[in-house]
Amino acid sequence: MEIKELEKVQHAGIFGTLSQLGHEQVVFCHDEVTGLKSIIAIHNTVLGPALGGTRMWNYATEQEALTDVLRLSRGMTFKASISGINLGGGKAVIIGDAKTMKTEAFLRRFGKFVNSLNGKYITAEDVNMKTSDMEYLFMETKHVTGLPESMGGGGDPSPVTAYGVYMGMKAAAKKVYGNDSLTGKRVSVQGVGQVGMHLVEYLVKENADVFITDIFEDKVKELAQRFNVTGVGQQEIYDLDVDIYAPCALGATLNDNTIPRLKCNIVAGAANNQLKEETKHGYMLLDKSVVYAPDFLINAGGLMNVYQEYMGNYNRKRVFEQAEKIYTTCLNILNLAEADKISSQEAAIRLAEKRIADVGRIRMSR
Ligand SMILES: NC(=O)c1ccc[n+]([C@@H]2O[C@H](COP(=O)([O-])OP(=O)(O)OC[C@H]3O[C@@H](n4cnc5c(N)ncnc54)[C@H](O)[C@@H]3O)[C@@H](O)[C@H]2O)c1
Repeated sequence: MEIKELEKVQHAGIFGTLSQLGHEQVVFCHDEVTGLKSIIAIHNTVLGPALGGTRMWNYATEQEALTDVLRLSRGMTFKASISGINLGGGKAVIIGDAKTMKTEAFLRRFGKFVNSLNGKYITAEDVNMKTSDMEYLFMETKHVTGLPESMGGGGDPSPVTAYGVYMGMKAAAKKVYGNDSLTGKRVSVQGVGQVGMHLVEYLVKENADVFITDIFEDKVKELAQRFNVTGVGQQEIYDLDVDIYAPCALGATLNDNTIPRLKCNIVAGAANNQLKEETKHGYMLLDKSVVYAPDFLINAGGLMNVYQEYMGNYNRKRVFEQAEKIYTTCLNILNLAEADKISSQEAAIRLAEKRIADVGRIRMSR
């Protein structure tokens, strides 16, 4: 987390920050016996209960954990809204080492805290939380999604997320090149984890020229061989002469240092919060004539997956059909941004906020 961001939170104080970002409720959860320290942030529940995964991370400071959960939960509000989903935005973070601390009691204690919110917050997996962890939470609360298919859940959301990202990428290609074919396009994928790997599969099927990187070099070698793509170094990825850059690792990779290095026409990837500073870096891309497919819009496939599970009528085929619509929404937003001469990130947020305001008004009316 950038020092500047931490200072902002410190300077504004907790309620000042909540007011700036528009949060409804933040819950601090603590259990001495299991060592659980968690923060649940509920950003906005106008459209429905706040849904968002739980991230477990060894945050350097509590302030950093708070900043992360506030940013992530706000992103979930926009993601649900722009996808036409009747959910609000929320997120939880657990502070600590996922490798050593995640016992049954620890997870069930967290499940009890989620349950105490009576469905106002619904959880799911995120970084360092797996489907098997959700099973423990489910023992204490029914307000959990991302359960295995054997338990009636939607299973791994990554293939759907990757498909949505692929659709967003094609929409951006249509905007830039006049047609959405990715055949022969040079595409770099940063992070070949669950989503990145599925994305590479789609790109290879369409005969794109793909470059991959990851912090695990063995994985890069193995996948480069399996898919017949080119492995590159972690830093090299920013300097490649490519058509499309797909950030599929962690957030904030679009920043003061990296944007000047990019040689691509399009940025379209899965990672959340790709723009280190939403306004500044959204406009830096625009000034460089790089078309940016907003992350919270094109990575919404995973949310679509858990939403159907939450609604109790899960159907994999229908989820993919829903993710396909990301193409049209993305193209509309890119056109809107161009017409209004604003960054695509700003255009996407405006649209998301408009739906919340419109639906909120209807809910208030008699
Ligand atoms: N899984 C989903 O359905 C989903 C949905 C929405 C958004 N996302 C977001 O998409 C991103 C990828 O998700 P995932 O589920 O594939 O995660 P993952 O942990 O499976 O994969 C991330 C990969 O990125 C690599 N990585 C991390 N830092 C890197 C760096 N600096 N350079 C290169 N590689 C790096 C990791 O080694 C890992 O292989 C995350 O930001 C996640 O929040 C995922």
